[in-house]
Amino acid sequence: MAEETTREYAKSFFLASKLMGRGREESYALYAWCRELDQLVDGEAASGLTTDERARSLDGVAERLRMIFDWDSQAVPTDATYADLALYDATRTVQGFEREPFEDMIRGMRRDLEPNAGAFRTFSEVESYAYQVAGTVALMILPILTIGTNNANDFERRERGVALGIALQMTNIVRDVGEDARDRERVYIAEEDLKLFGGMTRDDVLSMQTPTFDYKCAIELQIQRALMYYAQAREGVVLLPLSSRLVAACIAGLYKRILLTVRENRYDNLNMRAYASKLQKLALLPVLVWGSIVGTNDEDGDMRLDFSDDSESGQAYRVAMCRIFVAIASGDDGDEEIARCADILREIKRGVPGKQPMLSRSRRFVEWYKSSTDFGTYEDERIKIDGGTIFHARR
Ligand SMILES: CC(C)=CCC/C(C)=C/CC/C(C)=C/CC/C(C)=C/COP(=O)(O)OP(=O)(O)O
Repeated sequence: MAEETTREYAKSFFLASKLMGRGREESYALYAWCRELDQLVDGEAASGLTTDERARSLDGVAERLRMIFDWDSQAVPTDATYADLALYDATRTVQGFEREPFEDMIRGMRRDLEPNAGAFRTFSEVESYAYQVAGTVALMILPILTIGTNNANDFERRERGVALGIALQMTNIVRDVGEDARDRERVYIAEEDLKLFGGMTRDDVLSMQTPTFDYKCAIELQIQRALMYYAQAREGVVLLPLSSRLVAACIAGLYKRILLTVRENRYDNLNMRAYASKLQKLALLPVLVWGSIVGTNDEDGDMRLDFSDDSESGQAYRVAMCRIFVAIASGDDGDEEIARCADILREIKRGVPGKQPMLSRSRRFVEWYKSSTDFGTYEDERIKIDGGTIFHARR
């Protein structure tokens, strides 16, 4: 039953779970539990229920969760669902499950029921929500992925696992902006991030029909944020036993492909839903297999922005870079925009972060940003814009 739920609702995860050796049953149990929770808040089962009733369903799940962790099999509660029972079995066959991530996920679902759900002032609020609804899954599943290993590197593995969960959630957010706005009046992009681009607001996003230039830039910033988490997660793959690396690499690789497709769709996530085609998945596989062995799944050497500098100039650099990316991508008025942003970069003495992994493989990305227009040239020690192509200047 738990297996059927996974197959029906989560194609990418089902595919990845097929690669698991030991612990597959238990991972279906986790999925079924998470799915049931999601359904209680958002699914058909919840349609027609008031917010209070949904909150009460969550109370029930929380109560049963306490029992799952404290149960002895003599006293199985009568209202236990099949997902509860599957989770109960899993906690008895695999060592190391903790209750916190499950409780944190319930907290995330509660947040989704609040009147201001889908209104995030700062990115750090989005990040903590993404931890609650997705980062927690990594902590739930790590005991399965590390069956039979010792606990060395556990702290780092957990951090990196959570980063993958957040990257996946950010990908969902970026992919689903249109759907979330239309169907649920929600915008999971932080107000502070929107404001950076022409003073955009949540209401602007809610009423937008086709992406404006500023909107595309805000989406590029979200893509960049997601890429940062993917990069953090990538370093964690080698901390997993060999038998589990491919699962993590596949989930990351497939989702990252979806993220990059939003860019290839010229940031139109309002009218199009980005997905990875069968062919793309097939093409990814050898890269992911190789990556999972040597510890990288970076299929295209992304050009990534530096988020480490929180100062105003750090922010100005990110804004200018997003504007340059999008200006080159969309062509119109690219010249002026790039010249203006290049001036800003020159003033704050910033460029694309110096050391990029596998720069030579960023061709595809760069090619796509190429445009027929002549953008003139701009050069500093790190970035060179020449005829619409962004190069990393060689030192
Ligand atoms: C890298 C290391 C050290 C460990 C890996 C640990 C893992 C596997 C983490 C991934 C955790 C995970 C699978 C999180 C799921 C998060 C998420 C956004 C799920 C989306 O679920 P749905 O909303 O059903 O997806 P779709 O809408 O795409 O079907």
